[in-house]
Amino acid sequence: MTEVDEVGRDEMPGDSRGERRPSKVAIVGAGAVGSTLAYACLLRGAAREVVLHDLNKTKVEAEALDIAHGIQFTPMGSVRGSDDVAICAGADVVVITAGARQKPGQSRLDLAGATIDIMRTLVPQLVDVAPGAVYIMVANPVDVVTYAGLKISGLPEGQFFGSGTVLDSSRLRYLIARQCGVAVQSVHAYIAGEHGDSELPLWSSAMIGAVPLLQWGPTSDGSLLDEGVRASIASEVKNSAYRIIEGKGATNYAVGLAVVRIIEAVLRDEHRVLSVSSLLDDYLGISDVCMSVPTVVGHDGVGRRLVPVVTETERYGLARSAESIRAVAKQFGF
Ligand SMILES: NC(=O)C1=CN([C@@H]2O[C@H](COP(=O)(O)OP(=O)(O)OC[C@H]3O[C@@H](n4cnc5c(N)ncnc54)[C@H](O)[C@@H]3O)[C@@H](O)[C@H]2O)C=CC1
Ligand SMILES: CC(=O)C(=O)O
Repeated sequence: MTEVDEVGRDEMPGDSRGERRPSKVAIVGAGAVGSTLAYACLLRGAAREVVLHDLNKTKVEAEALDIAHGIQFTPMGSVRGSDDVAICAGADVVVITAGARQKPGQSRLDLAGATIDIMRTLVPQLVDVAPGAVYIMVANPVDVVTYAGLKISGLPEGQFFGSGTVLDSSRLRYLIARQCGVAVQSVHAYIAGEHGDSELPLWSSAMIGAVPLLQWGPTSDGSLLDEGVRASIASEVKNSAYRIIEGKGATNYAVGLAVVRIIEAVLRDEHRVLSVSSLLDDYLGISDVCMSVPTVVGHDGVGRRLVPVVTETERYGLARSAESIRAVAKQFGF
């Protein structure tokens, strides 16, 4: 095994309960997303040890070394990179970003065949070395690949889930916050369904502070959050990735931050409600598909799925989204 190894400070702060937490995070795929995620983990002090694995030895070693050179300035941690999957051994969390990336104009669903092919060999290797880890799929199309990866892994459903629409919900909150002139942290709103073209905002349950979003009065520019404004926000969220990929070839910063937030929820056993993608079982009548709904995330992975108030249109939108994910999974034998 060839490794680049740089160990930082030994000590790390405990979590909110003052405990030392187990914290080895393995990131598979050291491309734009994986490397940014490793950097974000170190910056936030999310984990004591971050390892990167990629088939591209030169690239993974260079990324790990570049991040390691900044460890003096991060809260804690160590980072190593290797082309040998054994570097992931004993990880508490494994994040999979290895996969085809969209070319301008391609949809996420267009990547299914290539990414599922990678998972057929990669997932068993990872489960071999890190059977107790919580697995977070990021590679696209994330819902289809999470479903395939879960089946390939043979792991309990709670232990294997996808980053889903945590990123999209963050984009939605950013746009609502900007429109309404409030802090993004005061917006509670979720994008549910596919992380992709059939996703939908759950407007009926969205809140700003203690006020239901649908009862919010005039926004900062004097307009109301009427159907037209909401539709344009939803469309901007849905098209964000296309726009960014057109401009710079990949999205990496916001997804890095979104996924590190999910990792923290697991490592700190936060029971945080996040719109991750997991296997649903009679959720508003939807079963046997991985897609995003507000979900409690903690040390064991995914727990309870929350069922908000939904309109008939939202319920129909969720069912339609589930169908489009399922159709692609079936096409590739899952
Ligand atoms: N779920 C989400 O919210 C988001 C998902 N993505 C997805 O994340 C994935 C990665 O995107 P980028 O980092 O931009 O792509 P990239 O092409 O920059 O990186 C992918 C890396 O995976 C590596 N890789 C491929 N097969 C591997 C294997 N079997 N084992 C180990 N490493 C392997 C490649 O060598 C490459 O370095 C794509 O599928 C992309 O669509 C990207 C942004 C957001
Ligand atoms: C690429 C992608 O899935 C995103 O940025 O949403």
